[in-house]
Amino acid sequence: MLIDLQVHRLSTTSLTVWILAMPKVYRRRKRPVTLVENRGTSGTPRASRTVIRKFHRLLKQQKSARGDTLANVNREIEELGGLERYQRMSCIGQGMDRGGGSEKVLIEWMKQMGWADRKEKGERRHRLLEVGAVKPDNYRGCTSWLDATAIDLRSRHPSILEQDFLLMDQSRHREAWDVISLSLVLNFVPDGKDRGRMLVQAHSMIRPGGLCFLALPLPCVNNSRYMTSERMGELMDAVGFSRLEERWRPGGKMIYWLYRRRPTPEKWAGKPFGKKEVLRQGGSRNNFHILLQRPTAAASEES
Ligand SMILES: C[S@@+](CC[C@H](N)C(=O)[O-])C[C@H]1O[C@@H](n2cnc3c(N)ncnc32)[C@H](O)[C@@H]1O
Repeated sequence: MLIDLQVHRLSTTSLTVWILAMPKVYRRRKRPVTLVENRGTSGTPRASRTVIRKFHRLLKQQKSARGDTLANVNREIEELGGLERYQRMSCIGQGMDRGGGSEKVLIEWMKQMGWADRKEKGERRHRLLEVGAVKPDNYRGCTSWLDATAIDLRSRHPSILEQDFLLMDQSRHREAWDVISLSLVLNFVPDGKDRGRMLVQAHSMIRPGGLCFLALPLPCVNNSRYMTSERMGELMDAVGFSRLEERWRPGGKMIYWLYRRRPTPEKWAGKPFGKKEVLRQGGSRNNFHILLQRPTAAASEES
């Protein structure tokens, strides 16, 4: 099995700090999620968006908070219902807001590329790593040509492995995956450098010619001070990915991309993506950004 089973090692991420502060929530027995969530009165898409936004704001505050402020932020997260409630709200958003999950878009693109024809040709199935899986069965209709592994920081189902993507063993997973999906995960991660690290790590774990699927809330790109679709393309290019597809619609909520991994990153060192750069002026912008750190000489040689 490709996944590290020493899952959930201690992480330096802020989320782990919070998890350690909330042992009861984390140790609760896992119950398989049913496909139809019990939405109750607060389970409307609008209510789910409010919880999700508040959760993201708290995660961001948690990153820099210390002492009493940190305790207050942790308490607020706990009162909000923690990661468990966030994931429940995400499921509602996935079902109601978007007419289904992002996996539909990825499946459609993979089929267009002929990936579903493998069975007839007798080749092995494509290996997909789905990072940030709140449902266990997103790819159940594709098992004849797709071997999907689902991971999340907090597993909601026995078939979702509890694993921090950023802590996966890079030497074991180097070029091990045909496709990695990061759907609504980059925007969950509160730190721009960690977002960049996720992309660099995905690059090293995807085989040459393999695919990286990204999905973000549209405002991360069309209303951010620091991010545009063009900038996302430049960043991905610097990491070593070429854009194959982009999908969004005016007034829509999501943007989706499909990238192909090139054999080696090109001209990384010259790109100035280590600092935030204002790309849009105006007071009502959000601050979504991604920062790339120049890899060490050793890491460059490896990739
Ligand atoms: C908004 S949900 C996304 C759910 C689903 N992928 C979708 O598109 O609707 C974000 C999920 O990403 C998970 N996540 C965030 N950072 C992660 C990491 N470093 N490793 C694994 N999962 C992570 C969170 O725990 C959360 O369940």
